Amino acid sequence: MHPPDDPFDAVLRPPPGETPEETTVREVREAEARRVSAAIDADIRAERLARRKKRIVRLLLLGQSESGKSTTLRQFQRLYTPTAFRSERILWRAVIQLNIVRSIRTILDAISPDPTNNNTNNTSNNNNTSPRRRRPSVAPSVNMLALAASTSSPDAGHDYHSHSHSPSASDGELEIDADADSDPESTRFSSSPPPLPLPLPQESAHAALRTRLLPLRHIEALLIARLVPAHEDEPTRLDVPFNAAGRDTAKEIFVRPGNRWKGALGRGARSPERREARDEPQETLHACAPDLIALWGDPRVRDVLRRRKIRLEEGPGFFLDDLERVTGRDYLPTDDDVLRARLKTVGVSEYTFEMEVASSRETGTEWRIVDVGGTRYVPALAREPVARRLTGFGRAATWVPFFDDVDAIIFLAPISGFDEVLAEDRTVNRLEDSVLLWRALCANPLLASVDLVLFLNKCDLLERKLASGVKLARYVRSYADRENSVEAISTYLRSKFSAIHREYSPSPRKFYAFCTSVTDTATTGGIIASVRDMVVRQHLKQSKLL
Ligand SMILES: Nc1nc2c(ncn2[C@@H]2O[C@H](COP(=O)(O)OP(=O)(O)OP(=O)(O)O)[C@@H](O)[C@H]2O)c(=O)[nH]1
Ligand SMILES: [Mg+2]
Repeated sequence: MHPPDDPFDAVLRPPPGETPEETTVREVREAEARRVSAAIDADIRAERLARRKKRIVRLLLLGQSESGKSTTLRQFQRLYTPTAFRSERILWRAVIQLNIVRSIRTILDAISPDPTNNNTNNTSNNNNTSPRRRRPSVAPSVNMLALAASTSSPDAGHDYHSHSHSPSASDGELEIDADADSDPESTRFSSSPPPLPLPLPQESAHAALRTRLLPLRHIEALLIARLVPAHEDEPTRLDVPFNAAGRDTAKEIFVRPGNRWKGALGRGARSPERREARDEPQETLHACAPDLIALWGDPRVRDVLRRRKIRLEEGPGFFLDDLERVTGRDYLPTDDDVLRARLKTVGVSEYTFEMEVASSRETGTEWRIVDVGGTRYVPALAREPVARRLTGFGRAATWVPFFDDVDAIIFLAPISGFDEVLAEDRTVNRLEDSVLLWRALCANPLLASVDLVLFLNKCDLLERKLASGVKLARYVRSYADRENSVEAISTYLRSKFSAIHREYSPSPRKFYAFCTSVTDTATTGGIIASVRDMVVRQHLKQSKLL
């Protein structure tokens, strides 16, 4: 019996004067409708259950440009999808070719007797040969991590760098000396280069060599056309110089977004025609190999580089010690080569995979690793809402989903950069920038419940640097007279990063820190496995809470 005011009453009531036959037909129809409805409900329940069962683990990689995010992603790929990683190695050859050509150009520019050539080099290999460094005049640039805007202070963006000069730094603060380069003896932020020109003793021999290396210009232009987009000075994309008919095409494949470029390029690279096709850059490098080896092996060239404070071997994409091997006609990049190649990420790239070899509890787990290019923080957007600052371009809808619902964040701080400046802003010290980004990340309320994993990265380069006599205390005043060793420095920096984490996190959460050299396969495998376990544990815990 329906209450008199039931709005459904009139609708559901049998029509007046319904015959017994009509009643039967109506009841059959209603029963069928109920059956269909119940079936739909069951489908929805099953779908929900399946979604819950299909575990999706999301990991976000953050840090300044060149900190090693994409390299860490490649380590995940190498370890957990080895078949795909192996089959894609050939695709990296073009990147390595351009890395080599760029290094050679840096050398040729440096030894050029023509003063106009000496300042043309703008590669990131040369970050410590910057013009005289000024105090940072803008907030720590680096990527969309400048998230402190989401704190209540409208001036949060201006607060970033003040700490390094504050008279009393708090526990987590590092006193980084922005003027450490002012010492004329310093070999670090070498201000202006030595007086020009700087001719080599055997200038004519080098002039002949330079002429013989002219074809490199052509292949540099070729590779740039394929790999370097307009307004960039680093490779960020690959071309597919092949189509099904075996003719060259000009199809561009960007590294962003996602991973599809590899699929398209891979199909070309793996086809029989592609393997037989002549690779012009490789042929040219092969033909120039004796001169390249002679150039890099020339002690006078090394001397000029040293005097100009150009340390190619500490920069990204360095292959000059392997010239004989990498200029071989049939050169196929090794795992290590792929990890050492430099390909800048533009935008956000998400890599989705299932572990090729997974433990039973992880079977069916989908991993999504998001690699956020070290896109510069745009000061003009400092007071914009957080979503705009995340994007740098105001395309919140495209970007915000990447930050939503992550299980953990790996933050990379390249600690060997304590005496270097950012390639994209030579007024900003790399370590200082990392510290400020870390602080912004810790303080961000949107990510307050996400566990943070810190990679104090590039420890191998740190070791090399310390061995060459560089002292951290010259750049980090608060380090004072502590021991100038990798162990002491990493312990010190870890405690500083940890203190910032404690001080700035909106609520307590876990903190994991590792000293890493993510290009090194031997040491990184174990660390990645620990991170993986930790992330899976955290994910399972969260799922149970849901
Ligand atoms: N020696 C050494 N080189 C490293 C290490 N980590 C990264 N690199 C190299 O540094 C360069 C930059 O690394 P990427 O992984 O491309 O840096 P990224 O953080 O992705 O940079 P963006 O894409 O610009 O944001 C690459 O050539 C790497 O091979 C390290 O621990 N040691
Ligand atoms: Mg990258």
